[in-house]
Amino acid sequence: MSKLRVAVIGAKGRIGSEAVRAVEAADDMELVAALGRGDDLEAMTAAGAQVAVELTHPDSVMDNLEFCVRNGIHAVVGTTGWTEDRLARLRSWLDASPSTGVLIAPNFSIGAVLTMTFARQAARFFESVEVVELHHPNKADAPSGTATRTAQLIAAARREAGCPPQPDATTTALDGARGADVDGVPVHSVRLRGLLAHQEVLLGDTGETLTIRHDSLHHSCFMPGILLGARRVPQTPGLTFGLEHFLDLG
Ligand SMILES: NC(=O)C1=CN([C@@H]2O[C@H](COP(=O)(O)OP(=O)(O)OC[C@H]3O[C@@H](n4cnc5c(N)ncnc54)[C@H](OP(=O)(O)O)[C@@H]3O)[C@@H](O)[C@H]2O)C=CC1
Ligand SMILES: O=C(O)C1=N[C@H](C(=O)O)C[C@H](O)C1
Repeated sequence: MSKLRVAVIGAKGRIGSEAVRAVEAADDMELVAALGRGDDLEAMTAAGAQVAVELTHPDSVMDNLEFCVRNGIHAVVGTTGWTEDRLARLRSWLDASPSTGVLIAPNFSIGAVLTMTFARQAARFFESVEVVELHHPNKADAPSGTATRTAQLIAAARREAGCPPQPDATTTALDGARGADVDGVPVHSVRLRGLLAHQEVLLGDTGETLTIRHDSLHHSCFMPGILLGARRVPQTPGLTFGLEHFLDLG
């Protein structure tokens, strides 16, 4: 059977370099291009790449994806910084290339995907819910893509269940003290040397709290999700947002 021809964009970065090793080690894949900043994207078409794994920076991802979609290269995207406006632009490119698939995953680790699922399930049962994400200090964006997505899923579940706004009697606060407001859910970002990627969802009600915590301890935790995405995205045209769509979560 022929191997899947995979390119990695952002190949020298923290997660990109791990992805290069993971693709090289996968029996069913061939690494055909490993691109860093300034490298010509045409190297992917010249090498016949079928799937590009995009792990760069919020400032770079749109140009890279426009190239991929225009050239019919499926994409697995871990880069963060997604907004409704950016998603709309991506969808318009995909409309013009209907057989191309793009998977955007705010987090490729199975534990983080489960954290989001559990948080969504729990959200309607508690009066209060806040998200704390903790990352290494080299991270460009805050809140993290995972925390933003988690808060959006929590907010949607609470809206569907008809939950009232959260209680909060704060009348005076230093700017930022109550975190960022993501659809009504406070999200707090910690940047600390020594950490990689961690998240706590704190839920509280009368007389009890529930904490859902996930810790990424090494970039290897993202690799099974990236490889799964690369295998599935060629059969999944259009935009898929979230690795959970490729997992049988029941
Ligand atoms: N979804 C997920 O599970 C995960 C997502 N991420 C996300 O992935 C992204 C990268 O994270 P991380 O590896 O820590 O960051 P790094 O800064 O370590 O790596 C990014 C790499 O991409 C390079 N780069 C930037 N622009 C381009 C471009 N146009 N073409 C090719 N290469 C480019 C950078 O080069 P240079 O150094 O010259 O700028 C750098 O080598 C972030 O958005 C992060 O949030 C990270 C981990 C998991
Ligand atoms: O920058 C990182 O490191 C990570 N970025 C992603 C995010 O913003 O959620 C995924 C993970 O948290 C690691």
